[in-house]
Amino acid sequence: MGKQRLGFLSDFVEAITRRKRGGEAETLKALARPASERARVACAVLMGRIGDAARVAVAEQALSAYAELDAEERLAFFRSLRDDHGVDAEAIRTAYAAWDAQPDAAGVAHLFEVVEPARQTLLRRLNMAPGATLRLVRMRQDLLAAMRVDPDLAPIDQDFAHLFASWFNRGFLTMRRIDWNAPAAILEKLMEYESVHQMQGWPDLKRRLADNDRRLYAFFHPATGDEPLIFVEVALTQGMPDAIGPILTAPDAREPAAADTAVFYSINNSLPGLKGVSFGNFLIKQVVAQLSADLPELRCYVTLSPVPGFAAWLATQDDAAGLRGALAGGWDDDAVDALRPQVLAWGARYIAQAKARGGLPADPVARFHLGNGACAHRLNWPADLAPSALKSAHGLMINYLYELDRIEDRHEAFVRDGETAEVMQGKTLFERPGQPDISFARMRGMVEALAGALTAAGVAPGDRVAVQVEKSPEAIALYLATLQVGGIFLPLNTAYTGAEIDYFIGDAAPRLFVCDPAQLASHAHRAGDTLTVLTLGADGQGTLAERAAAATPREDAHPCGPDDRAAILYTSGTTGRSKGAVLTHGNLASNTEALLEHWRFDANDRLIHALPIFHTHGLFVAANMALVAGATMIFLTRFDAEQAIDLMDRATVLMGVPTFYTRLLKSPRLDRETTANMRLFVSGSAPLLAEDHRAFTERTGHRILERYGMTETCMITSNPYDGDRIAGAVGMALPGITVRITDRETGAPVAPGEIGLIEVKGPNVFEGYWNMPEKTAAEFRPDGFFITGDLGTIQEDGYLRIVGRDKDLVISGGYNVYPKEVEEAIDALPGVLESAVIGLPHPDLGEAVTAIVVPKSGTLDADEIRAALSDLARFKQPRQVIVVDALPRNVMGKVQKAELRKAHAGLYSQAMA
Ligand SMILES: CC(C)(COP(=O)(O)OP(=O)(O)OC[C@H]1O[C@@H](n2cnc3c(N)ncnc32)[C@H](O)[C@@H]1OP(=O)(O)O)[C@@H](O)C(=O)NCCC(=O)NCCSC(=O)CC(=O)O
Repeated sequence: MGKQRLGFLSDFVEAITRRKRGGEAETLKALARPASERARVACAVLMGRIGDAARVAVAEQALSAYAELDAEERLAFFRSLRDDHGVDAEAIRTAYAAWDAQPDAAGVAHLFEVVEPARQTLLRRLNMAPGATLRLVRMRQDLLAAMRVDPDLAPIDQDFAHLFASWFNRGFLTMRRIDWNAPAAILEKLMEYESVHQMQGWPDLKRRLADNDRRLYAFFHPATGDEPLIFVEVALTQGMPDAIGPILTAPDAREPAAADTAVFYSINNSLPGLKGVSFGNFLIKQVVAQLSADLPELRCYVTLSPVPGFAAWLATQDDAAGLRGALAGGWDDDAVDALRPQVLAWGARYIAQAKARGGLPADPVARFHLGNGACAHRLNWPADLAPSALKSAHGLMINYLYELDRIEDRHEAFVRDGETAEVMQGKTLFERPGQPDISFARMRGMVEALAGALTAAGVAPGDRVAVQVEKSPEAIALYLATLQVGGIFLPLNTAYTGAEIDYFIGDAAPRLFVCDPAQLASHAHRAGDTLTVLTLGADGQGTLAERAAAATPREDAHPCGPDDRAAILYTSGTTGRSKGAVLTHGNLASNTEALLEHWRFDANDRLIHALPIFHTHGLFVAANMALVAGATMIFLTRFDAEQAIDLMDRATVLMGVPTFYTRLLKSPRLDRETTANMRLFVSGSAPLLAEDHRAFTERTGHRILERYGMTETCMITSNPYDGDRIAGAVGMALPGITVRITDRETGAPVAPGEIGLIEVKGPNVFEGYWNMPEKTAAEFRPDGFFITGDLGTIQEDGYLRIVGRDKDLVISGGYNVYPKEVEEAIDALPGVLESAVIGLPHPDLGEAVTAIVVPKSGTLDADEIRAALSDLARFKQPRQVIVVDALPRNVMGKVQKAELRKAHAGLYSQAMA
C-alpha cells in the first residue's frame, strides 16, 4: 500500500516537474524519502504554485505520510510547520510601510495577507484531500499532546483553532436523535466516546437508549460524516435528581408518562482535537426545544453535571483545611449530614467566585452551561460516588437549570457581564411587569444588608419588628432579614389606621416599626427609647434602605429551632382586643414542606403572586413556597383580572381568594387557551362558591383546588392534587395534621357525617396568643387540639366541608372582620342606641360588612355614620348602613343575626344588578 502510494506520488511529481521547470523539481524528488520527509516536502509542494487538482493529490499524500509518523516525528513535523510556514517578517514590514505611506483599502488587504501565517493557507490546502477535516482534527489532537513537550508550538494551535472556529460553525451542525436502531458504527462510537459516565458494554448502551425514558441526541457535521461531535444523554424522570447513581444503574425503564423532568446527565465532546472550539451557545437549547415538542408534559429541563475542578480548587483554599481533612479519609453515613452544609457552601463559592482568566467561571462545565444560557440551580452532595468523581469533586454534583424563555437573556448576561456574583443563584425570584427582575442571589444580598441594618438598629433575637409597608421585594427581604437575626416579624395590613396601629404597637412592644415613607409624619411621634421608627417604600427607598446600604451585611443566621417564634399575626377577636397569633419557625417550615409536596410545587413553577403580604395566604403560603422551592414569583402589587390573564401564558400557578376567581370569570378572555400554560389554581381564605368552581372548570378545563386554613394554624386541609377536587369541599388534612369534628356542647367527637366544631392538631398549630395565656387556653382542648371556631362535617368520602361559623365573623374579600369591633365603634357614636354588624352576600367580596343601626331617638344619617368610622381600616367599615327602629331578639334577649341576614340577603345583589 505504502509503495503504491509512493509510486503514484513519484508519477505525480514527475508530471508536475514536466509542467514546471525550475528549483521545485529537486524538492519534489525528495518525496521518495521516508514518511517524515515526504510529509514535510508535500507541504512545501502544496504551498507552491500548483493547480487545484494537483493540490488534492498532494494534500492526500501529505496527510497519508503524516499518518505514518510516530510521536517524535510528529513533534519534528509540527516544528517545521512552525518554522517553515510562519510569517515573513520582512514582508510584513514592507506591507506596513506601504500602507503607512498610502493608507488605502488595497494596502490593508495586502497587510492582512502577509500577517496571516502561511500555515493557515497550508492547512486550508491540506483540507482539500478527501476526508481531510476529520484527519486535521486528529492532527490537532496530536498537536495538543506535542505542546505538552514543546509549549512553543502554541502558534500552530492558534491557527488550527482559528480555522476550526469557522469550519465548525454552528450553522453546519445537524442534530439527530440516536436510538438503538442507529448504525452499529455510530453506536460503537458512542460507547467509545462516552467519558463522563463510562459505559460498561452493550447492555449499558441499550439502557441509555431505552425508548420510553431515555433520549440521546448527537450533533453531526457534513465534513465529519457519521462522527458524532457532541452528544447529550437525557433521562426522563419525575422531579429533579440529586444523585447520578439511580440514573446510571436503574435496572428497569420507568413509566415515561409520569416524567415531568428531562435530565441532561452526560454531555460529551467526542473529538479532543476540537477542544476549545465553540459550537455556538445554543446546542442545549436545541435539545430542549426538541424535547418539549416531542414530550409536552415535560416541565423541567435540568442537568446533573459534574463539578470537575472542585477538589483541585478546594485544595488551594486555606480555610477549607478542616473540611478537606474530614473528606480525605472517606466519610460514613453519620457524617454526611454534618458535612453537607460545608461541602455545599464551598461548592457554591467555587461555582460563583472561582474565575479563570478572562473572568469566566473556572469550572469548565459551569462555563459551558452558563454560556449556553442555563443558571446554576442546586448543588447536591454526595451525588456521585464513582472514584473519578470522588477524586475530582469529592462526590459533588450540580443541577444547571434551563428555562426556555430565559436562555437567551442569561446567555447575554453571561457574555456581557461575565456573570460574576449572581452565577450561583442567577435564577429570577421576582419578576415584575415593567421593572427589572430580581434574582435569588440579589435577594440574598438585600436580606443580608437588611439583617446588618436590623442588628445595627438594636434588633436582638426575640425582638418584634412591626412592619406596615407597601408590597415589594424589599418587604419580603425585610421579613427574611428579621428571621435571620432571630427577630419576630409582625406584618400589619396597610389599611390599618393610626388608632389601630396604636393598639398593635402598645400590645406587641416592637423594637422597630417600619412604615411607608409617605406615612412617616403620622408615625414619627411613636419613636422613643424603646422603639425606633424607620421607613421602607414600595420602590425600595427609605431610611431603613439607607441604613442597609451603609451597614455591614450580615451573613450568619441566628440559630433558630422549630419552637422559636417567627411571626405574630394579629386577628381581631370576637370580643374586645385583637389577638396576636404567635407562629413558630416550626409552624411555617412544616406547613411549607407539606404544601410543596401536596401541590407538587417546585423550582419550575412560576407563581402569579397578587395577594397582600401581611397575611398567612400571601406570605406564609405563597411567598414561603416560592422561596423554599426556588420558584419564580410574578409579583404584582394588587390583583387585576385582565393582567392576570395576560400573564397566564408565562405562569404555572395562581393562588387567590375567591374574589380573584369571581373577577376572572367576569372576563370574556378566560378560556382554555388563555389558561393552557397553567397547571394549578388554588383558592382559599374564604369559601369559594360551588357555582364559581363549576363555571371555572367549564370555561377553562381546570378544577380549582380549594384548601382551608387560618391565621392560627396555617393551612389545615386541601383538596387532592391528583384525585377529585370537589366544589364546596376543602379536602383532607395535610400530611402530619389531624382534624376532628366535635360536639359544640360536650366537645366529644361526633359521628361521621355529622356537623360539629372543626378542631385541629399538628406542627402547623400556633404557639398561642401573644401575652394572652387565658385566651389561648380557652381555645385549646386539654389534649392539644385547637378549636377553630368553624363548623364542619367530614363525610363518608373523607372530605371536610365547612358549613358555618361558630364565631361571629365576616369574611370580606378574604379579610376577616369581627363584627364586635365594628359594633363597638358604632355604638360609641352620638345618637346611636345599638347596632348589629353582619356579613351579607356580595357578588365581588363574597360577604360585605353591613351595619344595622338603631338610633337613640329620631333618625340617623347612614352616610354620617360611615364617615364617622374612619378610625377603622377601610375594609372593616360597613359598605351599607341600615337604620331601623329595633333589632330582632330571641326570648333570652340575644340579637338574632340570622334573622337580619335573611331579611337583607339580597341587598348587594340587588344593588349590583
Ligand atoms: C379582594 C381584593 C382583591 C380586593 O382588592 P382591590 O384591589 O379590588 O381593592 P382596592 O385596593 O382597589 O380597593 C377598592 C376599595 O375596596 C376596599 N377594599 C379592598 N379590599 C377590600 C376587602 N377585602 N373588603 C372590603 N373592602 C375592600 C378598599 O378599601 C377600597 O375602598 P375605597 O374605594 O373606599 O377606598 C383584596 O382585598 C385582596 O387581595 N384580598 C385578599 C386578602 C387576603 O389575602 N386574605 C388572606 C388572609 S389569610 C387567611 O385568611 C388564612 C387563609 O388563607 O386560609
